[in-house]
Amino acid sequence: MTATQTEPTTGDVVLEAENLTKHFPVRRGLRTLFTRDRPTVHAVDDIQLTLRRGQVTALVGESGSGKSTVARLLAQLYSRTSGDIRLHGESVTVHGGRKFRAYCRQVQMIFQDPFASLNPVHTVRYHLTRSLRIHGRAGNSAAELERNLRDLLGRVQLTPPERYLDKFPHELSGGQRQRVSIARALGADPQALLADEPVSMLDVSIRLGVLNLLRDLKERLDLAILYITHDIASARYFADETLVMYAGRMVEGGDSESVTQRPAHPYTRLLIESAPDPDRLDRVGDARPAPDDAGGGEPPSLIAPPAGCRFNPRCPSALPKCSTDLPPRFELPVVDGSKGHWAACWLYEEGAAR
Ligand SMILES: Nc1ncnc2c1ncn2[C@@H]1O[C@H](COP(=O)(O)OP(=O)(O)OP(=O)(O)O)[C@@H](O)[C@H]1O
Repeated sequence: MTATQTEPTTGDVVLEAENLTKHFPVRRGLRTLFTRDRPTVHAVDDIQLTLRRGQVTALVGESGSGKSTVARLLAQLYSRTSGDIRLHGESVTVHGGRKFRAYCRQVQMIFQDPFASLNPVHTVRYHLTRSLRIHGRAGNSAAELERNLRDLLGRVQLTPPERYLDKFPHELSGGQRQRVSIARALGADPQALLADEPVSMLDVSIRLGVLNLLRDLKERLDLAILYITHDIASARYFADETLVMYAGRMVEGGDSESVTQRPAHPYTRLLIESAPDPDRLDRVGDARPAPDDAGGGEPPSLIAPPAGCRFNPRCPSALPKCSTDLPPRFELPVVDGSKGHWAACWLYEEGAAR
């Protein structure tokens, strides 16, 4: 940050995506070998997203809907096909090197599997020291480094720090490993955290503790958090805003209470019907059969996605135009103080019979 900039405050926009699109080329099969068209997986299309300080935004959808691709695009781990990513209002495109490190200092990612993301031959001290050094926060002396390491472990509630500093990943529980991964991300002193299913590989009993930790960090450090999950019940509990993705597109968004309690899009309704009871917080993040296993049909091929609304072949309320015209976002009326609730569904076009 330069001296002329003011200190950011809660609600300030950190990271934005506009019309973010990612198509992965696929290898040609025999049938397409001699044609001009190169088949592509339409993994993510036209995503709009805003992450603000002190706010959790949940990105919810079933497996293969494009959630991880969005996170990887925002983390600059994938190049985008089109669209824009802005950090503090400035467009960013980085391809490794110093610019990438500068970006990572502000935008850090936490992965689903803490065991795979920590090197088994190195201790907690090594992982955290490396993060502090890479991001220029190790201090000027051994004593300062030690203080910073203890401070990081304290932030993720691994106390007393001396109990954990010299442990190897296999000597820790899954929850402790994920806390170390979070501490490593905090070593950069980021403003945004991209958490890709951060609790889905943990035991049900410790998921809530890790989500509470993330919520506490959001409040204490004023972090902007993107929380990726297939579990919409945990989004109600944990996120301020919830966005729902289906087959690479966003279909609904708004404040979490409205999206989870008054879902408007037929896909969100299906997702909620197959989700655990949101009032049973001890089961937060629990895996239930995905909607496609729950008798709701199959998600479409992303190589040749359906025209119009991508959910139309499975939709119980589909109108004729749903299979031809892509629905725009329709703002929904304010109910019980709902904020920014919208659905990309023709049912909400003025005059449509619902
Ligand atoms: N590197 C790649 N090359 C080709 N296709 C890819 C690649 N990465 C992802 N995809 C495809 O893009 C689509 C979206 O994948 P993505 O992993 O983003 O979904 P997801 O919602 O995060 O799923 P999950 O919850 O299972 O991780 C899928 O159809 C996937 O097969």
